[in-house]
Amino acid sequence: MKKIRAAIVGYGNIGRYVLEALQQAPDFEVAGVVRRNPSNVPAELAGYKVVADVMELEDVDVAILCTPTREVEKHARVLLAEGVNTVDSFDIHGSIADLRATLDPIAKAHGSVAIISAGWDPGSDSIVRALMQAAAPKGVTYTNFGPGMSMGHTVAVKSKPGVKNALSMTIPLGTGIHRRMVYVEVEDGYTIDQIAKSVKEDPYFASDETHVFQVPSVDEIKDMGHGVNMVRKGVSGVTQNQRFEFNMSINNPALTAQILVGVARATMIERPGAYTMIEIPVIDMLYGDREELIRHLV
Ligand SMILES: NC(=O)C1=CN([C@@H]2O[C@H](COP(=O)(O)OP(=O)(O)OC[C@H]3O[C@@H](n4cnc5c(N)ncnc54)[C@H](OP(=O)(O)O)[C@@H]3O)[C@@H](O)[C@H]2O)C=CC1
Ligand SMILES: N[C@@H](CCCC(=O)C(=O)O)C(=O)O
Repeated sequence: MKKIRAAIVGYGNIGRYVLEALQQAPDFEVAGVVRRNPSNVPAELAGYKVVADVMELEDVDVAILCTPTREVEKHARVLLAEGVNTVDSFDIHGSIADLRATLDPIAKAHGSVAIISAGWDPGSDSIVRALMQAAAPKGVTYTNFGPGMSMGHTVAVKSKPGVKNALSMTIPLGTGIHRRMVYVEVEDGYTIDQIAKSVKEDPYFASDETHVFQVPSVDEIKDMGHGVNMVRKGVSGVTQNQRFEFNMSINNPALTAQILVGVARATMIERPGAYTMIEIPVIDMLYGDREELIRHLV
């Protein structure tokens, strides 16, 4: 069996867990890791190529983009145009349809596949929301996160001037409403008030209640656990009061990484174009014989 050759682009939290998930996947091999500073090679990367550009790696089938969400489009555009499939966990919900529309013609023109917004939310939760809606087309779904660490919000805070390190905790207030508790190690020369202002203006935070605190050490309080409770109450046909619930409690980067590897596998099957996870057959994300999977899972 020819293995799928995957490159990891960006070696932060998600990138580290993608490496572990790839090492566990029988049908993948790691083509290499792409870093801004390729001389930064931690011990676990010693046996792998670490480069500054994916094109320095051989025969890459799929690039798993583990960069900040706001860097995803830049990388995906270039790679798809080179004929390399991409997957990402882009999580700015209001911009997902636009990103798909931007990448789709590039992928189609170059025979490549992009699966975008593919972690757990957006991602696997999106599939659960779609399934709940299929089961009760009329109704309301509430997605309640946490409490837990949002990687996307944390990355957004870390990008602000004056932030040495950060943690953004998501606190569920019920009915899909959240409070953001943001903890910041402040660089010399900056004040927490300046940073709090720029955080609260960022679209990641602008519509939620947000509190920003200065702390001496983020590492002392950081826990990458997270979770979700999704509930839908709706109508199947004309029958009311159909209730569905989905819960999980997770290590955020480990789950995100595992799902990215699953969709990386699916890129090898889909036709050229850009897709979100709800457009991909779930079975395409799984390793194994298709008939066997159907026998066991259906
Ligand atoms: N859809 C979902 O369910 C989820 C989505 N996510 C998304 O994953 C993204 C990454 O999260 P996480 O791994 O915690 O982030 P990290 O900050 O830990 O890692 C990002 C890595 O990207 C590389 N990078 C490239 N360009 C930049 C840049 N301009 N600034 C900083 N780093 C850069 C760096 O790697 P190097 O030094 O090797 O170049 C960095 O370590 C988040 O932005 C979030 O939106 C996360 C969790 C769930
Ligand atoms: N995209 C999230 C995963 C879903 C949780 C979430 O959106 C939040 O905590 O606000 C993340 O980056 O961790």
